[in-house]
Amino acid sequence: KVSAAAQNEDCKSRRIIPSFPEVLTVLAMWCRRLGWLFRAPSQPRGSTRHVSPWLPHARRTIPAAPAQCHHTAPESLKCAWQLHGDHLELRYANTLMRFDFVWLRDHCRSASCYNAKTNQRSLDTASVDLAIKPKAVRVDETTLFLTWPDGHVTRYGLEWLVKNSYEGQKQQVMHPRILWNADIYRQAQVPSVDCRSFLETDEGLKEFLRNFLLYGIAFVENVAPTKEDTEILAERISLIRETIYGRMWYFTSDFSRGDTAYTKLALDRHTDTTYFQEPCGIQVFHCLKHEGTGGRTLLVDGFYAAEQVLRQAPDQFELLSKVPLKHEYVENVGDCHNHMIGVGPVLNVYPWNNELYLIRYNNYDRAVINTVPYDVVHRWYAAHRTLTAELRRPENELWVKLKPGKALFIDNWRVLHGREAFTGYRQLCGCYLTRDDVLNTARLLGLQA
Ligand SMILES: C[N+](C)(C)CCCC[C@H](N)C(=O)O
Ligand SMILES: O=C(O)CCC(=O)C(=O)O
Ligand SMILES: [Fe+2]
Repeated sequence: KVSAAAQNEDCKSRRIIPSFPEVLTVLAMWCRRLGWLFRAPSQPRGSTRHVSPWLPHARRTIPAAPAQCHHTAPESLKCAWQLHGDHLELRYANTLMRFDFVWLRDHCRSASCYNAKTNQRSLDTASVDLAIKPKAVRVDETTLFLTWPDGHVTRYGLEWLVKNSYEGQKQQVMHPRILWNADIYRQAQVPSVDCRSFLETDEGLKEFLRNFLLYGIAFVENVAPTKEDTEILAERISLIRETIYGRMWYFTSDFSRGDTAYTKLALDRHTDTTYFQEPCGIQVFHCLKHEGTGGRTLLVDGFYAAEQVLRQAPDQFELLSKVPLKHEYVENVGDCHNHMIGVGPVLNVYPWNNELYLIRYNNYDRAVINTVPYDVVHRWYAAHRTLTAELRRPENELWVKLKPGKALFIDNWRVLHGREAFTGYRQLCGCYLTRDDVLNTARLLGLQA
């Protein structure tokens, strides 16, 4: 065993033989002196109870001076692994990962398990023995090899594992963002994209989407002030989400619908369609006309405010992310009869990394709270107050006057909007977009979304 290990010059992959500590010590010395690394045989250990420790002293035997191991990868790319009774432990690229055996079988990328053309699994997961365990494990510079009891061999690129492991995911964000208050947003001087470049070049579209994903808002300039031209913009990045308001909508203060949006009243910051099970992902606004005063648009980064709550009062943040609420839209005006109910917490986070992905905040449309008992209700009101105070800080408010020609895209899962009361005739057009399709376009352009 020892000589086989000593002959192996592979510096990236090592397995320690725990039952021979004295051999280890000697090997460790060799290692330090000669820059050799060693590896145990690939067979899993017979005993699953007696698991060897990671032997940190042996890890430290990796030659510190690069000169001694210059033919190998840097320290961060060395791989060490250990088979436990119910999982495989793997250390690579500074990440300690733990893999369930069924997971390792299930994600096999061999031709019989996975269709690389369609990127679909062909393996029937339900046919995998839940007590499966690899018969043999081997690692070389780039790849983990697992042999299963039936002889099937699974290979995983070590880089692939880091990227796709739970531990690797946990260190990453799904959606890179720049959280902002008014100062941060203004100082960033995010450019508006020109309509022609947006419509006619991939660079223009990509630039727009990059800013939209980072800040949750983005503007297109020099748009012809019509509903049809606004529709062409929307269709450039997504499918239009048709709702009870129609596909492309116009609205003025004509009381045509049972909602205060159709008045001249001020509207406090909110997100739209909180009363849908899946609130609309993106809202497009294009002001076609305003002859009068007031009517400025208010924008507030909901995630920036939520982040402040997390810092000040993590328990309140948690409550806002756990307590389910209903929002409701009841309309009986003219021929419009609608009753919508959406359920979900105010703050929605990915459970594995606590990253926010959706804020549902609309005090106008919030329904009766009857999903939690009274004591939780009281704590929820306190948490809601903290969040509202953050959302209402004047320094978090970005005020813009929408003008004909300038279309605004708002991430309705992140950025709240509102408006100042106004006088005179004001006409806005716009639409909602399906979020999946906006993100799809962004990913196809090479953006992380
Ligand atoms: C945008 N448009 C005027 C069509 C609809 C407005 C919907 C307003 C509703 N209170 C909500 O927040 O969802
Ligand atoms: O009138 C506005 O500027 C926005 C109104 C509003 O909140 C909406 O239509 O969703
Ligand atoms: Fe709104």
